Amino acid sequence: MNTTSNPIPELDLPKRGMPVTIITGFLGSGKTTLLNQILKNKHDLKVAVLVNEFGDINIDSQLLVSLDEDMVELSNGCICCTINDGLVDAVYRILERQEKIDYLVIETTGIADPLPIILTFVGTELRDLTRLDSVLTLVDTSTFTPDHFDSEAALKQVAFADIVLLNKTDLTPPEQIEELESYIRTVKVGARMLRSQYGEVPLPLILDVELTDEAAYQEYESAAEEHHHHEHHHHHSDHLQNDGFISVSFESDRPFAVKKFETFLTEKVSTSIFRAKGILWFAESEARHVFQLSGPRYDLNQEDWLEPPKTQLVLIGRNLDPAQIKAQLADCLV
Ligand SMILES: Nc1nc2c(ncn2[C@@H]2O[C@H](COP(=O)(O)OP(=O)(O)OP(=O)(O)O)[C@@H](O)[C@H]2O)c(=O)[nH]1
Repeated sequence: MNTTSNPIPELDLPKRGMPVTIITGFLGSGKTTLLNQILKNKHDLKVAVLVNEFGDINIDSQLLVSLDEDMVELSNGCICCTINDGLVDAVYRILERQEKIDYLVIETTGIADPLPIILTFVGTELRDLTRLDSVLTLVDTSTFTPDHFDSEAALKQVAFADIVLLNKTDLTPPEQIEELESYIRTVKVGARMLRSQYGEVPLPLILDVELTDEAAYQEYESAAEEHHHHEHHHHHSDHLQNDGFISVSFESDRPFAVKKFETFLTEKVSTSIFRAKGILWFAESEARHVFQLSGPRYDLNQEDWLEPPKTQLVLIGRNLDPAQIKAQLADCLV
């Protein structure tokens, strides 16, 4: 008799829950660019996407390659402190769709602390419906340094990463990338390290990789709950106050004068503007201009308008004077 045989026959159970990847990374590191790579290369995989933006206007959702019903958009604000309930509801909406969704990818804002989002998946009823596959953190190799932008969130994004994607390697000398990689290994031991340009990376290296140790987070969750037993499931993070970033949104149904906007960029944009993005309409041009500013660089790409032209811009930084910036931008209008 074989005494070692298992009395319970092995069951061919499906993998538990819908796999979820959380894409995080500091402002302008390349999250939306990576998401577009995923959407372009996903083949037949039904991928639902949750995008959260820091700003009153949704620019990211307009820059994604797929705007079909696969896309679910979250309300604005910071995912990690304002939308825990919104996040759970959005995931339910995806789970309840008629058509089966194979995979969920979440793009957080650039200043999100990933922990509350992770705990929402492993510490609420979502635990039984989803499987947190991995937390992927993009790092802009051309701007990231060990002072992590004086941002607690930027450091936590790396510290909770299962995968670190060292992005924008086209802008960074190899020695600097090596140094950065060594530093990141001290912040997060054992993370999978990959390098990319424009988020180009083979999808099997980043999706369905089963790298998140959910059990470790569940222990974390129980410890936190014991500590805060009076608080009801509220994974609060005070990074907004700590990091001091604010966003200024500007919208108009009139176009900018190109010269005036150029002057705004060269003379008025202070170094405190860390990130800006927008869909711009210029009086002198028929084209829709996608404007991207990240750290010291900006670019403008021309496309065709598929909707009536308008001007939409979000600027993010520290110590900004919103009234002054809005007045300066209003002066650029024709
Ligand atoms: N040169 C270079 N530019 C890149 C690369 N990846 C992304 N970019 C550019 O960097 C800018 C910011 O990229 P996004 O993908 O919008 O960054 P993000 O992390 O989604 O930005 P936020 O959501 O605002 O935090 C865009 O102009 C991209 O085209 C890269 O590998 N090399």
